[in-house]
Amino acid sequence: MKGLVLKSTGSWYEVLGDNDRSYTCRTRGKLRLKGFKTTNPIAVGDYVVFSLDEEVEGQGVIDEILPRENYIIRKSVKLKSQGHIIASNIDQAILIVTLAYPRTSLGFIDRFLVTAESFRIPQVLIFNKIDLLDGDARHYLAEIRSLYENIGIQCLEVSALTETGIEDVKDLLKGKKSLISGHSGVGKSTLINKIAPEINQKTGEVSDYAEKGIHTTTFAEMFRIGQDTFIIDTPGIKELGIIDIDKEELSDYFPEMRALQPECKFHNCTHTHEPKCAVKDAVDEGEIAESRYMSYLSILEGDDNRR
Ligand SMILES: Nc1nc2c(ncn2[C@@H]2O[C@H](COP(=O)(O)OP(=O)(O)OP(=O)(O)O)[C@@H](O)[C@H]2O)c(=O)[nH]1
Ligand SMILES: [Zn+2]
Repeated sequence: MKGLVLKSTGSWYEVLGDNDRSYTCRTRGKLRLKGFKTTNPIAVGDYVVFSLDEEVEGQGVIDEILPRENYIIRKSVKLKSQGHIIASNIDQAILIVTLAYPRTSLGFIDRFLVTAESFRIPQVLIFNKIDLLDGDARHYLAEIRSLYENIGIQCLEVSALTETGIEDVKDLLKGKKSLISGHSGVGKSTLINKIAPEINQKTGEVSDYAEKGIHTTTFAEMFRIGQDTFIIDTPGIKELGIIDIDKEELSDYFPEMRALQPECKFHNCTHTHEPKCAVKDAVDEGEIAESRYMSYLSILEGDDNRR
């Protein structure tokens, strides 16, 4: 039977079968996708083929992993060629952002976008807590929103508290596998609770566990919140802000810079000190946002700015 891996503990997996039933599955011996060296052979979001256990109802054995459309991997610090796959086959990476209470920095937003872009996952920004914004703050939000819309990022404005825009979020999620991320305090739990109250319990358990300081391995979990609709909320996903991208490649993941790259004099231009750089010219002319260029430089310099 074909199925979707919803949960991984490292030793067993929860697999949602084609028949809409959930199975507890193990693997048979070594299971590996060609060309992959990971600490976890099977990840949340993987489509697998599994056989049912003839003796025990509700159990099965995974025989095969189907090729992944994309995946988020955290590379091992020691062994660059190895890594831990956080999730696979993601349709969109959503970052919940607040411009106040607390303020999410543009640098953090850009790191998130670049990381998702490097994994070939489309990105969406959800601006939460808009009920708290006064005139000036709303003006600032409009400015930031258009900055990101101009580079092709979908943006939504919501208030999880007053439920403004909640229907738009439901529409956004429908029929997709979405990864939802955000700093502590931006209202991620509140928002998820409004959309899918049934999973709130589990979300709470994860943070309690983490708070007690118990070593938590970062195994993601995918929650089904409707027909073909899933969200992933993982204790390790905050680290999606940390990227491991070669310096020469970095501007490929800034869509507005990628578009100008062919116009730079040097094909391997880093857009820093080189003459006749189309990217620097665009920044000077205001066609590329200053904040985006600053984020680019800061990532290039290797600042581990997670906030
Ligand atoms: N005014 C206002 N407050 C909100 C909104 N959404 C969430 N909050 C409040 O913001 C605080 C943080 O919300 P949480 O949902 O706990 O935030 P979180 O992102 O899940 O944070 P962690 O649980 O630390 O990961 C709570 O006091 C919420 O009531 C909103 O749209 N407007
Ligand atoms: Zn250049």
